[in-house]
Amino acid sequence: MLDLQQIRRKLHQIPELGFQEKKTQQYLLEIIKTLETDKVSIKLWETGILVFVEGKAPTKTIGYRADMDGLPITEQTGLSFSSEHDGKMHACGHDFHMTIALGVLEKIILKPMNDHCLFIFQPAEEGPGGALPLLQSEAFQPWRPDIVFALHIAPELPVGTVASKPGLLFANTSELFIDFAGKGGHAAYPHLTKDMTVAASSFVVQMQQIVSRNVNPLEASVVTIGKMESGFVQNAIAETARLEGTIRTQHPDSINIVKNQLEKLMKGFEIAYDCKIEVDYGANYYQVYNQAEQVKEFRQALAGSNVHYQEAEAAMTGEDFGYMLKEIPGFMFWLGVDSAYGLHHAQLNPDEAALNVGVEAVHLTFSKLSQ
Ligand SMILES: CC(=O)N[C@@H](CCC[C@H](N)C(=O)O)C(=O)O
Repeated sequence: MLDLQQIRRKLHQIPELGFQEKKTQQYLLEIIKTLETDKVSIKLWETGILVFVEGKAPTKTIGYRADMDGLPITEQTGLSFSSEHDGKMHACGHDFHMTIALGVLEKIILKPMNDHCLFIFQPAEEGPGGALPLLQSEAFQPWRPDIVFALHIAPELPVGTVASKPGLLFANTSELFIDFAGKGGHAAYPHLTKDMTVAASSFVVQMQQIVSRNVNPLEASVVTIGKMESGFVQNAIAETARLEGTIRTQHPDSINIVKNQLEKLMKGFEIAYDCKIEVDYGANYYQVYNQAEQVKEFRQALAGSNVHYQEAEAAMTGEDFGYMLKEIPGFMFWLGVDSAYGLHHAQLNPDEAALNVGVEAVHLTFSKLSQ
């Protein structure tokens, strides 16, 4: 049997950013090869892996997706198996997601389901997005599943609990990169410069009114700036500034409302601060919308097991798995991992007891869907 704790710890030590998951791919592949039988086929796609397990009496293919990338965050957990890659961390639980997928893969290879099962180890969920190009890839087409599902760790839920809901689970998202260019100069001569630190700071404050004054308050939306950069030295006025953030909306149309208003604000700021402002929307993800039928089957699959189901609320997190659910019926669920620190925090520390719960929940779901 695979040692899931050891696998998770190894994966945790080697986080890589989107489409750079070479070591991760290699490590996963080594493990998958130890499980391989004549019923198993493996394909590489970019830095991802597809593993197809033939069913005994197939009528369809059931897909399960695990994302692979880490985040550009410096780990501060102090764990003995902390990240070995400076400035990178599995701070969104993808080490858990991959490990659980391997645990279920092992079970299904040992005792195949009636239906075909496809395991999708997908790169670049945090950005720039691996799900959409994978869906469109040649590699995917022959094994395209009829149903697809996935999980995401939930730090705020106790171990032993999962949560989901029919309909909207995660938001529509767009990354946001805004560059300001003005005229720098000596700190003592502000009247001879166009200060981009002041322009960008003021922009951050102003843009917080976009949602509250333009989007229907019943359709939740969020604009967050997570990173701000400007200037080089304490006694010079900054010639450039950069804001990096994200837009999240529960309604697919609201994202364009926010973008339009943002661009109007940019034009006003260009005049007011005598500068140039450019925006790049980076990666955009479609909402995660769960099919009621599959959520019902998930609940039925867990009935009588040790895994407790609870109804989730929609969240403003994003997931490129939304693109898979746009084309293929299925659902996503939260897996409780009980961490005092949340997703994208440098001290996120999920409880490893949740690994077996995840394996149980996913395996029971495969069994139910494959009846
Ligand atoms: C589950 C989760 O945390 N997903 C990420 C997805 C990021 C999408 C993109 N980089 C963006 O920031 O818009 C999230 O931050 O929600």
